Amino acid sequence: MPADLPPPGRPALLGQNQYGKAETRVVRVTREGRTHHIRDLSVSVALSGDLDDTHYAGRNAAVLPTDTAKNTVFAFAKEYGIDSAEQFGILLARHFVTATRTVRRARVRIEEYAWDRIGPAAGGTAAGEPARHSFVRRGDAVRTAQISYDGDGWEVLGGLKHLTVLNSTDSEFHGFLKDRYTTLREAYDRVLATEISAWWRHRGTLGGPTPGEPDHPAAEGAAPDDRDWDACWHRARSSLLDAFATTYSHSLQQTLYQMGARVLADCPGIEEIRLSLPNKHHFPVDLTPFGLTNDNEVYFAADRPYGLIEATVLRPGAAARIPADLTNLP
Ligand SMILES: O=c1[nH]c(=O)c2[nH]c(=O)[nH]c2[nH]1
Repeated sequence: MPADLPPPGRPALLGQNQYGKAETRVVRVTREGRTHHIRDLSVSVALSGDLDDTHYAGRNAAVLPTDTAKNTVFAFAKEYGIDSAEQFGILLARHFVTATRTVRRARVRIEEYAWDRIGPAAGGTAAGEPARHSFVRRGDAVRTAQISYDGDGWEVLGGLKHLTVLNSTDSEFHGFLKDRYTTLREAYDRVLATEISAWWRHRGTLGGPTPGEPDHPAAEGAAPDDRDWDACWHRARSSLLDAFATTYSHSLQQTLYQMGARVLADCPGIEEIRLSLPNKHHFPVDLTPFGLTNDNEVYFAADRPYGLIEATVLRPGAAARIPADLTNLP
């Protein structure tokens, strides 16, 4: 049959086709004692080969399920580790073509997200040592500010968003309420990851003196750089990172409180902080169907749904003025 004619009884010709699993989010943790290393990938597999029958006739004998492609990504992460995106992609592509009779070509596309250890270079950690199992995602954090003035006084909010952090251990979640719909297993060693959105309010009230003026309340007993907005923002950011890295967590709620309290302790000019912390769930992958163990090494990084933990932390006596819906604006 000529290649450019449909098979008998088929009205149209099948052109180029490929299929696979897109965007498998795999996080591989490698442990050297208490020092952990992480690789974080999004892997998209596209396979092509002898697939006319499934398209024309609905016969699936040549189709390796996309679910299998996803499982292979997780199993290879366990068995071979992730040295680099290229090396991991080569292993996968070779496997699909050599192990599956009907697959003639495999294309593996990978995005890798880079993480830095929380530490002096990335901000955070009072001890000055890079954290051993606490990481901040490189890149996309954004500084925010909102200034209000009514002719009399000022309100200055500082903040940040898209600051993504991960602890690969020292996080538990158990002892929670259970009802007939609860299926969550108690966790005694889990990954805790979140994308921090924070707004903090500098001391000074609408109708009060202008921040930075000598009679402003923050001038009394405050650190000299208290109104150095850049220094204050950087100190708040590193306090958030430091508290995240050093809190042994029993819930994201507890970690949130510690992060807020640390900012208030470290930044005398800040009265109030509101945090919005999505729980970026990392589920250990069950590798037992493939005869493999998973000692908290291979995780599926789910993007939704996610828990969303939000709270304001206040200096005693301070008014709560940051609107509850400000922190999760896009
Ligand atoms: O830190 C957490 N807090 C929760 O309220 C919660 N709920 C849940 O399912 N997982 C978690 N984790």
